[in-house]
Amino acid sequence: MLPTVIAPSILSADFARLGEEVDTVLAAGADWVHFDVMDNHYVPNLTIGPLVCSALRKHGVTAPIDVHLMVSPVDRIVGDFAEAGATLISFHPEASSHVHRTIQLIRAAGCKPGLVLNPATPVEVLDYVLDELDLVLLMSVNPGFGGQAFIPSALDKLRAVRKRIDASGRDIRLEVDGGVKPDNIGAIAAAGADTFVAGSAIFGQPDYAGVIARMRAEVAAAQPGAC
Ligand SMILES: O=C(CO)[C@H](O)[C@H](O)COP(=O)(O)O
Ligand SMILES: [Fe+2]
Repeated sequence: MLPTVIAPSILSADFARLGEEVDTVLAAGADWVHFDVMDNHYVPNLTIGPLVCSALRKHGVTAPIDVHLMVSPVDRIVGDFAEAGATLISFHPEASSHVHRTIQLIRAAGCKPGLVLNPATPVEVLDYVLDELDLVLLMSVNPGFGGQAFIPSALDKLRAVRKRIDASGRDIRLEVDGGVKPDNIGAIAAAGADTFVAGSAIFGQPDYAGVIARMRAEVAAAQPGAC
C-alpha cells in the first residue's frame, strides 16, 4: 500500500481567503490540494479554472495540486492546467471521446493522469487503460457539490478496484472523493483507498489539524503499515 495522502478539497474553503486557507490546511498536515473544476455543463455547478491554480502557485504553494476536472469536453483545458502548475489531472471518461488519448495528452503535458469513476460508472472502464494511469479516483457521491453523504456501495467498488490495481503490479493510487469524514475513513481505508479527499469535513470546522490527525489515526488503525 502506498503512503496515505490526505487531499483537502478547496471547494469547501473560504474562496475570499483562498491562499491563506491553502497555507493553513497544508500547515495542518494535508499532503495535496484537491482542486475541483466544474463547468456548469458536465456537472450543474461552476467553480474555478486554471487562473486560480496558477494564482496558488504564484502565492507560493509547492504541494501537489490534484486537479479534478468535471469538464466536458475535457481535452482542450488539459494544457492550460499543466501550464498553471497542476501536478495530477483527473477526468471523467464520459467527458472524453477518446479516453486513452486524453490520458496520453495529460502525460505529454507533464502531469500525472487519473481516471474518475462516478457511482454508476462500471469498473470495466479501467480495462485497457489501467496501466497508463497514476491514479484512479472513485467518486463516493455524484459529482457537482461538496457536503453530500457518502454512498455506501462505493466500499464494494473500492475493493474491486483495489484488486485490479494490485493485480497490475503498478504503484497506482486509489483515491476516494465525496462524503469522507473521520467516522467513515477507517472503513474506506480498509476497503483499499490510500488517498482521501475531504472538503466539508476539514474546512467545515475550525481545527483543520485536529480533523486531519484524526483521519490519519483512523487510516493507520484500519491499514496497519500505513502512515
Ligand atoms: O469532487 C467533488 C464534488 O464533485 C468534491 O471533491 C467532493 O464532494 C468533496 O467534498 P466533500 O468532502 O464535502 O464531500
Ligand atoms: Fe473532487
